[in-house]
Amino acid sequence: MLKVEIDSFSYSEKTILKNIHFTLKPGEHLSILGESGCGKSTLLHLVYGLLHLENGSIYYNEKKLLGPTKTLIPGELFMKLVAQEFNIMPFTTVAENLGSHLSKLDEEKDENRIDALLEVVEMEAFKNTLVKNLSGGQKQRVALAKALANEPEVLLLDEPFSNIDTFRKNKLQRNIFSYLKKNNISCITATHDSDEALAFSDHILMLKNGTIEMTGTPQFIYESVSTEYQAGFFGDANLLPKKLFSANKVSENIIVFPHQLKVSEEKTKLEVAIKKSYFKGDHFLIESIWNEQTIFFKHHNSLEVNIMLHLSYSK
Ligand SMILES: Nc1ncnc2c1ncn2[C@@H]1O[C@H](COP(=O)(O)OP(=O)(O)OP(=O)(O)O)[C@@H](O)[C@H]1O
Repeated sequence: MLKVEIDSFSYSEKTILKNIHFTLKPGEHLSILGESGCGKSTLLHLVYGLLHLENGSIYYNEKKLLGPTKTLIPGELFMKLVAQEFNIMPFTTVAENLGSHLSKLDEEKDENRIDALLEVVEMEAFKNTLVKNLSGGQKQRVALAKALANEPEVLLLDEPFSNIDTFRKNKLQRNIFSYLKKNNISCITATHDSDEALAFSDHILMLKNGTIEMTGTPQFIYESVSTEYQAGFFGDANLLPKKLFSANKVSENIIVFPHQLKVSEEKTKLEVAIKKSYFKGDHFLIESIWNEQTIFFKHHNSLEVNIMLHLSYSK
């Protein structure tokens, strides 16, 4: 089990991370969800042992990790980090890159392993291509396969699918994350992609300015969203006064997702003017105005501009 206890971390004067404490069991997948610059990469670099953690400790199976000041080569052997700058060799082929991490004792076994890894990242056709001739997304896939080559116990992924097109992303995510589960490899992913975090992780840790904003299962996180920052990860959420939907005269606001608002035949307190309809494939996202505030809701067809409609809310 990995135990992370970061009390604080600063690059110079500025504190980047504060009170980040969590554990990760074998085979578990944790997503670190946060906006750009909130400290996700720094967190992964501390866990991997590239940065020295003065205030706090990191343990693996009860053993304290020493960090870069006490080890000759930074980075722990049982872990692999796939960073945003990929650690792959440009002037060698894809197969040679993967092979560089294998034992080289049994040629046939290594060859089979390379083929299996290329299948996971769908790069079979590029086995003998020089890495320098690959696209950014293809290089990212080779970096992922290379990290898996020598069977790490913990995998740290920094925005692992950032260069990969939507066309390929979903299948690749399914392949990678089911491979990790099958092989009981723990994983921490730094991402700002809430779809990925919701679909594939066991736990989400949401960061804001280097501190824990929320933590829990994907379902808990989604259902507990209560501020604009938290909602910002999950599409076009609306921040609305709670009293619009309840008899009580409470003053707080609630976050309402577009799918939670429906056109109502009956009068409600939320009467909106329609501004625009965006085609989203299986539905339309409707932009409307209430009280000078933009409100988004889902609807099965497009709506005429400037008509007035009442909306009801259901959780
Ligand atoms: N080597 C460094 N020296 C000083 N400050 C740094 C260094 N590396 C990062 N920072 C700062 O630390 C903060 C956190 O950076 P970090 O890269 O961890 O964020 P991130 O959440 O991973 O961002 P992104 O999603 O854009 O990759 C930022 O304000 C960044 O400017």
